[in-house]
Amino acid sequence: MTHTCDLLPPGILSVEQAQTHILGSVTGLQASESVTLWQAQGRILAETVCAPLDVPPHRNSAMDGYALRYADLASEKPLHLVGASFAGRPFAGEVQPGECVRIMTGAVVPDGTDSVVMQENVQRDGDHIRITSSLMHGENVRHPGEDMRTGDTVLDAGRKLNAADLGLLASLGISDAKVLRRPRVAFCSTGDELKSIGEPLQPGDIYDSNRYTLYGLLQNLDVEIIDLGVVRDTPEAVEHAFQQAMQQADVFITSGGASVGEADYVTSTLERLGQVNFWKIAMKPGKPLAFGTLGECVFFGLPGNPVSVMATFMLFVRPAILRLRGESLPTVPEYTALCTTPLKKVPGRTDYQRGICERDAQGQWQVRSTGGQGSHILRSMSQANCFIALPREMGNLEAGATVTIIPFEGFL
Ligand SMILES: Nc1nc2c(c(=O)[nH]1)N[C@H]1C(S)=C(S)[C@@H](COP(=O)(O)OP(=O)(O)OC[C@H]3O[C@@H](n4cnc5c(N)ncnc54)[C@H](O)[C@@H]3O)O[C@H]1N2
Ligand code: MOO
Repeated sequence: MTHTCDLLPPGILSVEQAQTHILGSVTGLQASESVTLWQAQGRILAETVCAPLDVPPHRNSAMDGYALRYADLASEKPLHLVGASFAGRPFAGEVQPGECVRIMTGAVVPDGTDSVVMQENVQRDGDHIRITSSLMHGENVRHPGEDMRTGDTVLDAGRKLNAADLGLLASLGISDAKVLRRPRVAFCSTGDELKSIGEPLQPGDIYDSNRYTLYGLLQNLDVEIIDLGVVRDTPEAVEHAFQQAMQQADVFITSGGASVGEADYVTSTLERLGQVNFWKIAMKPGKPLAFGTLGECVFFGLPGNPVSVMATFMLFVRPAILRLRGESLPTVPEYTALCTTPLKKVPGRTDYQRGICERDAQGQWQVRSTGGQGSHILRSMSQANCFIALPREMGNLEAGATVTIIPFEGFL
């Protein structure tokens, strides 16, 4: 997503370095499962689909009108109406010279006929019709296989199924799709100050908000979500949560305790059960990040501050989950915008400040700050609709500066 790659102090990673390392460690899940079309929206196809039949399966009419033999129109004699073809109830028999058949949209075009005239362009007199405007040979006749032919490759493996695809599969008579298994993502909050909603706050306590934020972010990614709750810093609780995550999940996300160093049970459990590195990333918010593996499970230890959780999720966890899902990584749109408020910035880290952006009448992006930018000010995320991404070397900005914005579209 961003930007500069000049030298960093030893032991500090740039955002890009961290992203590259993470994506290099994650490969797509291979396991697949069969789901009905009702459950297949947004899932990733595990196999290529070929058409088992022609769509449409038969020659049919594009209009309500009359099916006729084009050659009969040369004589301009009235045509004799000999029957009807309704959708699902075809005309039985073959239409002879001088004859026509009443036909409805989608109904089989009877043998012997080759064109359909719309009923608006016909004068009917009992069981005879006369055509009142010109008609082309074959007009209003739709042919078998015009949409899809038997054997055509219609959807490639790896495709994310959308609503049109579901209808397409249904039109081929296919009831189930073989799709990649969804990643299972477990998450918990750590911290002895955290209380669950409903519990009274004692001095020094706060309510756990990160689990709700993470739950919402994960819901946007169509993964199986495993909530492991608030984990107290006791050896038993930490061990139990981590074992559960390792047994059930492809990804395990914790929040809090990422800037450790002090010996706590989370750190010692991580060291015992897996291979996890504690990084410092040159970004704000979101400097401390733990990343590694716990057995087969990819582990992210996100910083506890509520805005830091969201920024690190968007920049690091989301791309990793998309890769696990078997999706190609989307390019995250960035735009140049005029910033209408001054911005405070300390050089050294890439800032992801919270902004409110809109296009002006000329289609140019404008952005303003949400105000206080502390990583504990969750309201700044709630009010914002974009990040204002400020490169590492940048300092304070005056109003009127040109900045890069990253809209939240599709993230929150
Ligand atoms: N001496 C240093 N102190 C800190 C550094 C540093 O480099 N040196 N880094 C700061 C930065 S930056 C961040 S970010 C935080 C990250 O700390 P941790 O990941 O260890 O997180 P905690 O200390 O557990 O919590 C930080 C903050 O967030 C609140 N929190 C935690 N979990 C939740 C939750 N589930 N819901 C709501 N709020 C939560 C917690 O109460 C703290 O206020 O470290 C800085 N310190
Ligand atoms: O970088 Mo920390 O994530 O400021 O709050």
